[in-house]
Amino acid sequence: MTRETQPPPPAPTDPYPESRRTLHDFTVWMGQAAGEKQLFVQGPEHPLQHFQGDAVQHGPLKVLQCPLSSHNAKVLREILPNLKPQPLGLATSAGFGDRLGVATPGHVQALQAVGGRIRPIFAQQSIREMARTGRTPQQVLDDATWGAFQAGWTGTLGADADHLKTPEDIDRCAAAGFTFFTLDPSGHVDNAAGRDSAAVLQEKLGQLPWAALDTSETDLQRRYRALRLDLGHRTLTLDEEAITRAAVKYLPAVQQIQALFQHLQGKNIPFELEISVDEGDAPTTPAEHVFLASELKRLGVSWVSLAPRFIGSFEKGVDYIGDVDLLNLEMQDHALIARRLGPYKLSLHSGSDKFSIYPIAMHHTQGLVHLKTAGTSYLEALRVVAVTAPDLFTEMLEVAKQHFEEDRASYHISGKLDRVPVQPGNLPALLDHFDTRQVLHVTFGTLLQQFREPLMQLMEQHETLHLQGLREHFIRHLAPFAGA
Ligand SMILES: O=C(O)[C@@H](O)[C@H](O)[C@H](O)C(=O)CO
Repeated sequence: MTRETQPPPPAPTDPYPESRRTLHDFTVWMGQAAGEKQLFVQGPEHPLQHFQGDAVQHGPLKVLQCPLSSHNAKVLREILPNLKPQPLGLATSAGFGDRLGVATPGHVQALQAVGGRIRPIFAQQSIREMARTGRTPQQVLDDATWGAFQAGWTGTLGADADHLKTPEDIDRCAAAGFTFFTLDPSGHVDNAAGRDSAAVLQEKLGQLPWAALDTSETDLQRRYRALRLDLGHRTLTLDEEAITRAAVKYLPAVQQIQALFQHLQGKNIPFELEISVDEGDAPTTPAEHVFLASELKRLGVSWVSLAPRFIGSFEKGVDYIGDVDLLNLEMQDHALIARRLGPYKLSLHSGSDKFSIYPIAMHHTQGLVHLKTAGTSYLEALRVVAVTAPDLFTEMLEVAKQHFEEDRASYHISGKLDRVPVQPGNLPALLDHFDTRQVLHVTFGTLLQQFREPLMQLMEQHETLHLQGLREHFIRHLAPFAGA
């Protein structure tokens, strides 16, 4: 292999010039060959021997042409360390869930457009999404690696294994290289605690795992009756009943989080934690937030972000639903609590499309915030289908409508089938219609089972249109947080 002193000139066919990286004496870039994206490596033997590919003539140069395989993604992360997920700490951050595995370049372009110090998590999928899309944690992480590389991302990045509920979930995602773990104890949160009678509360108190939690009802009352937390506009206190209800609602979840946290610690890998209680039936009051965070701290758990269930509705793919003034007051309390008891970030789950409340979130958190999105990127892909393949889109929407009531089961949404326009004249406009967005958003698993191939072909054929739509959509999402 001749050693070139200059990196190879971009070949006229190179469709992804942003991907070109020259290190020491070799160059890597993403190109096309035989109608497929390929990794090209040019330089002395040493990096080549690690990649798996074929030596080909690329203009005047002999280069290695490599498939975008999991092995080659792993080698690429070794030679371009910024592509290797790492804990992001308390930096303002955003999660870009990508259910199709082809949206990351658009996310990168939006980040580059808004500038600022937002740290990205391109690889983000819940176990629920992975099950429904049929993707493994490794595929999610590798797709994000290739997408970030293609678009020329040179900053750091994280990888969020989202809504984990079991040690097995953790093991699968840790093995793939995830570094941000969102623990979801919702199966252990007693949502009825807020309305239980005194008698039922007393019975439930007796069933709590006091020994495992190294405390007692007396200890709790003593500990939290004395608590006074200055929230600026008010001092937060908890009375006996509030403490009892918080204990019944969250202590089993605290025990579950502690167990999962200790399981993670045992893996001796770099990681950071998010605590997610956003999918409970009832909002997390500021007092409950204080109780939950204080108990987790007492038990040695540490985290960088916490997702309470805010008042009102953070529904999938649509703007905030509720009294923004009330949310403003609660967001102020939650943000102050996170600063006083942490600091840690507030995490906005189902955070996409909540344009009406982003200023509030940024104002009160002052950048101690994580914006978590996912399905909204999938909807931008469906917008491309509506524009370029209307018959396919119409067919997909019909199937989505048939499966909506079943697929909506694990999501908190209010979309109604009977409000989806029956004879829409303008198909792309449906992607801005509340109920249609939600019908399409939560039926992704069903639609991918039936339409994955034509959908992915369209994404490939109309990549520029797709990425342009994502860039514009995410500039709207990121701009309010870029000033951190
Ligand atoms: O649909 C999912 O399972 C995820 O997108 C999950 O809801 C995620 O935590 C989220 O809030 C994305 O906005």
